[in-house]
Order: sequence, then structure tokens, then C-alpha cells
Amino acid sequence: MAVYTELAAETLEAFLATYDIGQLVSFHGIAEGVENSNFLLRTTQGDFILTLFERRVQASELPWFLGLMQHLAQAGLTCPLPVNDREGKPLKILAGRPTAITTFLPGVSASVLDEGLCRELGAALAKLHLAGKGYSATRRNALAPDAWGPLLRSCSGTGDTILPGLTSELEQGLERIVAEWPAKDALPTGQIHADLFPDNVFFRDGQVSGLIDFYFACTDFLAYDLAICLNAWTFTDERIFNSAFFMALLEGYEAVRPLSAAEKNALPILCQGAAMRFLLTRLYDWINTPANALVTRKDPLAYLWRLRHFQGRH
Ligand SMILES: Nc1ncnc2c1ncn2[C@@H]1O[C@H](COP(=O)(O)OP(=O)(O)O)[C@@H](O)[C@H]1O
Ligand SMILES: N[C@@H](CCOP(=O)(O)O)C(=O)O
Repeated sequence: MAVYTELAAETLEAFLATYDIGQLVSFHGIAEGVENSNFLLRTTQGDFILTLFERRVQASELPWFLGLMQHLAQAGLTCPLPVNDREGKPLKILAGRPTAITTFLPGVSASVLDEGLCRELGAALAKLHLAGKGYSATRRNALAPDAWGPLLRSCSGTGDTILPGLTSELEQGLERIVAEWPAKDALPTGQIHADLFPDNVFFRDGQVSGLIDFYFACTDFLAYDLAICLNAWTFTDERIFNSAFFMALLEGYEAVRPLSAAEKNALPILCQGAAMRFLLTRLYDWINTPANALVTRKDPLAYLWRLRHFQGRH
């Protein structure tokens, strides 16, 4: 999260008056994250998260995300729950943005990863995939391979200012990924989180205690979600691959949901695709983040090193 839209206390007080969650005690913008504006609200009834949806999220898709969170919570996962206003509405408009209040989850994300945490995360991801089964509404992945070419072209010219030769390296990498990407019905699909990075997972006593940030969730290959996590969790210092973390994450996942042979075969290309997807959105954001926003841009090159690793180049 981040803060792109500032809020005055009076605006927030008036907004909260349409809910039944007590009076505002304090609030502050959350600097972590990059997508939406987020505030931690303390009211006389407890803590809540206020999200103003800013960027990649389509307002028409918000009911799907909120419904997924509700479904997963009912299936036993710990994730934020949308809070309804007095009229029973979970989605409103504040400062011209679609806005939701969700429950606050206690817990902290891991600042230093280890094999045990990777194993736990793998198991939690597989449980999410199983729990998502009963949620039948689908959402197309707006950041699937067909979106990567246009995203790269929209950054053209800028890539090489970050690293000479980057644009042509990405064009070649992308061509191969798109050519080898599994066909639509080649692998099991379902509801995927699609952004289960360490900052979106809370742990307590070494066990996963909660998952947050479902606003990239979509219906896609389950093994692609695993590939995203293998990218995000198994490199230290942003470029050093840790094979023990990789194996632990895979084992944790397979202890709950064993992979099919087709999924195992596809994993190398799915890992390349996952690296490409985060590299491209980071590259786009590197150029397009407003200078006055409370946000820390993420380094695109951290995912170039991952891409090269999964391409077998070191
Ligand atoms: N439901 C929640 N409970 C507790 N903390 C939260 C919750 N949602 C977000 N946060 C805090 O806000 C930070 C950014 O949230 P995140 O959902 O990752 O943002 P974004 O939508 O921009 O990706 C998290 O790292 C966490 O500290
Ligand atoms: N995980 C993405 C950025 C968006 O996620 P957030 O949870 O940090 O807001 C990345 O690392 O590129």
C-alpha cells in the first residue's frame, strides 16, 4: 500500500458516521505497498484498514475481490473481511475513489526468510488454492502474458536508462515465454492470490497467521501462483538464489496439494513468466509513480536477476 490521496480528519469522521464501527480516535497513512491508498484507522471499537482504490483495480471488479475474501474467510483462512456500512454496503466512494473498510489483522510479516517460513508459506498457498475451489465466479488475469507486450512497449526507451540493453533483453525473453506458455486448459486453474509476497503474509510463532492484499487475485493456473511465490520468497539480497528455500516452499505446497506432472514440467516457464510480470509492472511504476505520493518504488532489476536465473543464465 501507499498513500496517493490525502484525507482530512473531518472528511473521515463524516465517512465513518455512515458505519457502525465507532468514532474515529486516530488514523495514519500506511507507507508500505504500492498500489492503493491505505490508512490504519483506530476507532472506539478497534482497528480497521481503509483502502482507497487508486490504480490498477477496476471499480467494477471490487465486488469479486471482496466476495473472494469473504469466501476464503468462511473456508477457514485468516484474511481481511470487508465491513458493511449501515445500509449493508461494503463499497463506497470517498474523495472520488472507490473505497472499502476491512478488518485489521494482527501479525507481522517476516523481515528475514528461512526454510521453515518458506515451507509454511508453501502450505498456506496450497490451502488458499483448495479453499478457493468453492468460489465459482471468475476474474480474468489482467496481468497475464497478453498484457506484458503492451506493458513493455509502454516503457520503451526507459528500460535502457535503467540498464543498457534491457529493452531488447526483455523483448527476447518475452517472446520465448509467450511461445512456451501453457495452453488455457493444460493446467489446473482456480482462484489465485497472484501477489503473495512476504509483505502480504503475517506470521506468529513461525506459523502463517494471516494473508492480506487480494487486489491482484484472479482465476489462473494454480501453479503460476506457486511460481510467483518461488520468485518472491527464494532469493536473498534480491539476486542470490537459495535452493533450500525453493525446495522447502515446494515441499510445503505439495504436502497439502501435490502437483501434477504437467504442472511440474511447466514450472520453469511459469517462473520465468512470474519474474517478467513483476519486472514489467515495477518498470512501469518506476516511470509513472507521482513524485508527491507516499510510496517507495520497487527495484525492477531485482526481477531481472530472477528472470535470468530461471532462464538458466547466471
Ligand atoms: N487487513 C490488514 N491488517 C493489518 N495490516 C494491514 C492490512 N492490510 C494492509 N495492512 C498493512 O498495510 C501494508 C500495505 O498493504 P498492502 O495490502 O500490501 O498494500 P497494496 O494494496 O498497496 O499492495 C501491509 O504491509 C500491512 O502492514
Ligand atoms: N508485490 C509487488 C508490488 C505490489 O504489491 P504490494 O503488496 O507491495 O503493494 C512487487 O513487489 O513488485
